[in-house]
This record gives sequence, C-alpha cells and structure tokens, in this order.
Amino acid sequence: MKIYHLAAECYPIAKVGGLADVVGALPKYQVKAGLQAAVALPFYNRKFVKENKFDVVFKASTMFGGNRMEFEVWKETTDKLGFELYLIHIPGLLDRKEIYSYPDENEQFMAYQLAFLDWINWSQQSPDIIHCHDHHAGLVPFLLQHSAIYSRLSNTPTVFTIHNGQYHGAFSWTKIKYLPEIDMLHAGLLDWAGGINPLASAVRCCSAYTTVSPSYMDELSWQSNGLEPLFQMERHRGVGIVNGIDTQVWDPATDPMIAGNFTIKTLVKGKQKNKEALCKRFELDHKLPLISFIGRLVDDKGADLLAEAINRAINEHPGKVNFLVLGTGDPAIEQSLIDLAPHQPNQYRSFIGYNEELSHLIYAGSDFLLMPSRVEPCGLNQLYALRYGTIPMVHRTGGLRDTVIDFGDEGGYGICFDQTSIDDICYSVSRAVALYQDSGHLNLLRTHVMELDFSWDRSAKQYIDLYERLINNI
Ligand SMILES: Nc1ncnc2c1ncn2[C@@H]1O[C@H](COP(=O)(O)OP(=O)(O)O[C@H]2O[C@H](CO)[C@@H](O)[C@H](O)[C@H]2O)[C@@H](O)[C@H]1O
Repeated sequence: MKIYHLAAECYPIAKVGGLADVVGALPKYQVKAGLQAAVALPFYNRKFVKENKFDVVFKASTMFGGNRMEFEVWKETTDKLGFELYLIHIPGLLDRKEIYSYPDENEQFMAYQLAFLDWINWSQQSPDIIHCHDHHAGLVPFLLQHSAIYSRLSNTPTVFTIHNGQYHGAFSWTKIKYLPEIDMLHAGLLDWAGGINPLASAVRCCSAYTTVSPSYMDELSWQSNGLEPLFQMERHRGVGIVNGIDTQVWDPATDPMIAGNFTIKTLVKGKQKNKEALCKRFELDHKLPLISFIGRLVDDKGADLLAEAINRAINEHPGKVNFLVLGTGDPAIEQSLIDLAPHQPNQYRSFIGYNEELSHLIYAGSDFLLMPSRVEPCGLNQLYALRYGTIPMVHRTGGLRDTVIDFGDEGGYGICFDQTSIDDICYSVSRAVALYQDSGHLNLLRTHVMELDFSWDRSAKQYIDLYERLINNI
C-alpha cells in the first residue's frame, strides 16, 4: 500500500510543534508495518536540507496565478528517516528558511499542493491513499475531485487529519486565480463564511477525516473557531485516533540529549541525575519539587495564565517548589514571563526560545509537567513526560482527558483539573507539593507511568485499518 503524507512540518526537517512529531513518526511506523509510506513536504532552507543529500527526481512547470511556475521534487537519498522524504522546491516561494508567517503564506501552500498533484499526475503515480494533515494540505481532496486536470486521480481515497481545528488557513475568493480550472458547480465546497476555507473544504471533500484524539472529535462540534455547524453535520464521518510517540527518539534509556540515561529499574537515580543537571544550569535548588512547562506561549495552551499562577503558587509555598518555563510565542506572554523573574528570583526560571535539546532535559529532569491548555487536540508533551517518569498536571480537555487519569482515581497516575484557571492551577500545585513529600507514593507513580505504552504501534494500526476500509470501500 503506497501512502503520501502531506504536511507543513516533519521532524527532524522542520518543526514548530507537535504536527512535526507526528508526521516524522507515523510514516516510520507504517513502513515498519509493511506499508510504503512517504512524506512530501514543502522545501525549507534549513539545517537538515543543507546537511543531507538529495536527488532531483522531477522537474516541471505549471501555471500559477497567470504565470508559469517552475518546480522541482527533491528526494532524500540515504533513507535515514525510515520513510521516503520528498521536498517540493519552488524558487521564489518554497525555498525559504521559516515554516510560517510569510505574507504570501496562502500562495506558498497553494503552490505546494498544486506542484505535488502535478508531480503525481504527470509521473503517472497512483498512490493508494493521500493523507493530508491540517489546512496547509486541505485543498487536495477538493482538487482531486473537482479539477478536471486531476481526473486520472479522482478516485484516490484521501484522509484528512486535524491536528489543530482553530486554524483554518482561510483566504479571500480573489485568490481563486491561483487554483487550476475547477468545476464551478462544486465551488461551494471551498467556501465558508464568504471565503475559501481549506480546513472546511477538506472535511467536506476527503474520504474520511480524523482528529488526534476521540475527545477532540466531540469538542470540535462546539469549539472550532466558527466551523461548529460543519462538524455537527459531518461528525458521523470522523474518527478520533490518539497520537503515539516515537519511542526511538523519546527513550530515556538512550536519549543523547539528557544528562544521564535511565530505565524503570534505575529511574530514581536517573531522574535525580537529570534534575541536578537541570537545576544546576538554571541555579535552582534541586531538593525542591520542580514543575515545568514546555510549549508554544499562546492562549490555547493556557500560557497567558502562567506568570500569575506561578507567582501565586510560589507565594503560597515559599521555599517549597520551583518552576521552569520553556517556550516561545505571543510577545505579551513572553514579556509577562520575563517580568516575573525579578519578583521570584529564587524559585522561578524561564527560557524564552525554542530549544529541542533543553526540552528533552526538562522532560527527564522535572518532577511534574504542567499543561493548563484550554484546547489540546491530543498533546504530546504529557506522553513524553510519562515516558520519562514525570507526572503530568493537566486540564481535562481533548487528548489530555483521553491520556491522563488522576492519581486519586482507580489506576490513575497524573494530576487533573477541570478548568484553565489560576485557582485550579494553584490547587494542583498544592497537590503536587504534597505528593512530592510522599516519596514512596511518587516513586510508585513514576514507575507506573514509565510502564505505560503510548508508542505509535497501536495508533498506526488504527490508521492502517482506516486506509483499508477506504480502499476496499467498506
Ligand atoms: N520552546 C520549545 N522548545 C523545544 N520544544 C518545544 C518548544 N515548544 C514546544 N516544543 C515541542 O513541540 C511539541 C509540542 O507538541 P504538542 O502536541 O504539545 O503541541 P502543538 O500545539 O504544537 O501540536 C498540535 O498537534 C499535535 C500533534 O497532533 C497535537 O498533539 C496538539 O494537541 C496540537 O495542538 C513537543 O515535542 C514539545 O516538546
């Protein structure tokens, strides 16, 4: 079975957040399961591309907005990723460093999708499934069905996975000129609220859509940035599949980015070693419980509450708990976290920026990982935390609800709360501080969480079952 995954991010080539982790891992596990899974990514002028070898496997030009657009498809030659990687290189549009935030972002992702489809079409390939991730690849299902130039491929089943339903990639109808000729009778399938909405179009036109957890599938019907009626209508066609994690990249026993490797058997000593290294780096007292936050500093992650909640929690527990924040995002939130430092000079540190290596050390060296997200389609941080024996403290929402059970409940192992509020965060901090005093209980929970299996094996199988149902039309 031949699958193409289309997405804006893929680890380790280009990562901003969790989308990259999924697109860099799922195909690897699909290949392990016997599928021919490949990723076709926009070209980014980044470290991975500079340091690895590529062959140009296809070269052509196509019309784009009234001009001729040259493009190339580059294939990575060493197969070191565990799946085939193709990059869509378009001089002037897809040859830059950053992944997002250019003013012509809509044109960039439209060009990416068109060049991909032209390549597949003109090179006479017939993939069994085209799997599109998020709105950056959301026009593909529509184009396959309603643009005559792709009629050869119109029966190809498409899967659309929603990693974040808050972002739709919508743009004005004036940009229709960038798309090839389409069947205008069906143009309404592109529209939502008077604009072209790639996310809405994908949900309507794909063969099946998925979310990255079952709870998030339900939540989209009442919380999807204006698409609620669409999700209520299309709910029966959706499937929620919880993300897995790449247990090769995220393995405390072999991880080269942490201060000391450890297994379940050596977890007490191993975590201590990482905690000491982490606390030394940030000049924090390693004897106190360490609660960390890692993530994009945006309201959806509850990051706007962090500074105030941390300030209050430290005032409630003077000399009893430390906090560490790693993140980048909204400048106002970044500033609030920088401004907190002089008020809490002993028990709080932050690192404003993106640092993959540091994130691994934080998962390994922290006692608790705080995730007060308002919206969390799946969440990977809590799964990485569990793998490294760190207790997650999570708001019961989306995938956090599906993957973390409160330690007060049967079989539980995390700290859960019901609202993204300062009160709930501070109450959870009090529970964490109390749990830390009971080292016997804490170590039992740490052992339990390290035994949990959130690897991709199970979830990759669910995707394969879905592909098979679509291919066999059942
Ligand atoms: N400053 C920083 N430095 C280093 N590493 C950092 C970092 N900020 C974030 N990261 C890393 O980025 C990833 C974040 O993944 P998440 O799944 O939590 O969130 P994201 O919202 O990006 O993804 C969306 O897609 C994923 C995948 O489907 C869903 O799990 C999620 O709920 C959804 O919002 C983790 O690997 C984390 O360690």
